[in-house]
Amino acid sequence: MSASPRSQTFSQNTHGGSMFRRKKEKRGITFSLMLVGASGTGKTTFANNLLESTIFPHRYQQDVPASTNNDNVKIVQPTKVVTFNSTNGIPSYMSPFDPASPFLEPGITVTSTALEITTNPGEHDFDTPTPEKINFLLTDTLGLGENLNNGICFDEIVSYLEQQFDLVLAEETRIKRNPRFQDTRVHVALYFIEPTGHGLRELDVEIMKRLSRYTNVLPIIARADSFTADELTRFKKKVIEDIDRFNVPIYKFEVDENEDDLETIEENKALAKLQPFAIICADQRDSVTGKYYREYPWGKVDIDNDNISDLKLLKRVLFGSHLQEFKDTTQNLLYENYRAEKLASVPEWDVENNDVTETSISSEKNEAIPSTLVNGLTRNSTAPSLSNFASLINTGKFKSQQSLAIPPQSDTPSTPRLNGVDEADESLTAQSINSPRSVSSNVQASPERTKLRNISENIPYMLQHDRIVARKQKLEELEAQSAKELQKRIQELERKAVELKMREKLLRQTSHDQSQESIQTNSTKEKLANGAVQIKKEETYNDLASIISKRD
Ligand SMILES: Nc1nc2c(ncn2[C@@H]2O[C@H](COP(=O)(O)OP(=O)(O)OP(=O)(O)O)[C@@H](O)[C@H]2O)c(=O)[nH]1
Repeated sequence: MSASPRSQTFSQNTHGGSMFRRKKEKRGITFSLMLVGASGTGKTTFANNLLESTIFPHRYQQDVPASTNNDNVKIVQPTKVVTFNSTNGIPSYMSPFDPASPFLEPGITVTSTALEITTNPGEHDFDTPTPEKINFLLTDTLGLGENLNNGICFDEIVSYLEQQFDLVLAEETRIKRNPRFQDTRVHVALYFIEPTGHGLRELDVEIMKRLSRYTNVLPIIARADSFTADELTRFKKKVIEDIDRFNVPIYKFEVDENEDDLETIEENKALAKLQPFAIICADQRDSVTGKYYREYPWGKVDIDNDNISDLKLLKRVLFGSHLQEFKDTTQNLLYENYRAEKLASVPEWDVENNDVTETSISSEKNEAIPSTLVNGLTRNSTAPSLSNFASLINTGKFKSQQSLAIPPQSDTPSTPRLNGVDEADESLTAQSINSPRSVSSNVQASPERTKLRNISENIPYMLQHDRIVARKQKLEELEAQSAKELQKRIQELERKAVELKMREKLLRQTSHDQSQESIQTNSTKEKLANGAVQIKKEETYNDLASIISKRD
């Protein structure tokens, strides 16, 4: 493969320059990455290469224990299934192959692994001027492209992404924030395009479009060693043409001539030309140099070589130059759009009209609580919702002017107070926030406010989305069902054990009887046999006597 001068220029630039321009966070930097792509495109191999370790076993190595073998990477929470959808009700990740039901499609399983990366000056690709900690959440998707109807895969992945937004939204609207709340929104999704050479497929277009509503999507050409240099250039061109033709809103390395510094402009231009990144990954590692290589019958390829693979460059973009940018876009653009849309669709916020359609009763407070959800959908859950506020207002108990909106925030919603609500100051000063996203009304200091606070503090997730509730119910149902089945099996086994014992007893009895019988028979036989011998002997004697007498 021929050298790529662009990538060389970029790698030189980024290595010494702007990759360190990200913000420092108190508890380390949080960063979340999702890998999406058809099975076998190399997601697992990439994840290991990215972390320079062997944390993720391949599908065919599920019994191999995970190990990091990299001192800079620690597993904080081992890989766990976060959501799934399958016809047999078991995550495909966990279900062993069953030849009796090969017709069952694997569905989709989404897993996540929490890791802690320590960056060290001058070491491999995590190098930064000073040691830093990255709280890294890696989400993987298994089963995409293996189903006749891949729609369930899209829906599951997208709804997982949406749930993470909902959780943040719910946390933000709590009066008392949870200081340990973990923001699990996905900052970047790498979409692995199969190296077909024919441009994008419908599946690629559809999923990238849907993902890009919730996260920054970076298309990646997987297994790039399948192409010659010319073929790769052509394929990249085709992919970009398809992205433009079908308006796929992927993350583009854009340049703002007025805002950006020269270095950033140059870097982003180089990256934009290079997109989509074409990577080669490998499992083999040189024990001396620690470098990964892919071995072919005709020789070895160093996958870190910028001239033939964009892997190293991609690592630097993810963990260095664009990490903060990805986070900012997720927070300020994608999440803010989502949040504005969600809150705009809440009918109960219309304080003036007191327009509440459905009510349910909160057992704890015995307050009438409208059960309409934030997104305008309805659910039957008795869990109190945002509409508590409307209900309180409805009763005419107070005329409030309290902002429940969240001011534009830096990143994670770790502030324990909601804007405009001072814990110490019980007398509420009327406050209005002129943000277009804010929904405000005047609140007078009153017991209702305390009540309001109590209600909302008792509600862990006021804005829980329908799907979260449905998913929880489904999991509970599954658990109850498997517990029932287990109980049934235990009973069945116990019954069988009793039956077997009875049979054993019977068999023992029968064999005992038989042995008694055979002893008796044997002794009779013996007796009979003795009689026969006697007769024979006598006969013989008689015969002999007759012979002798004849002789005489
Ligand atoms: N030639 C080539 N093979 C690769 C590359 N990356 C991974 N592979 C191989 O492709 C096969 C599948 O790789 P995985 O990493 O398990 O793929 P995956 O996407 O995780 O697959 P699932 O676990 O089924 O979702 C393995 O044999 C890898 O060694 C690459 O860049 N080039």
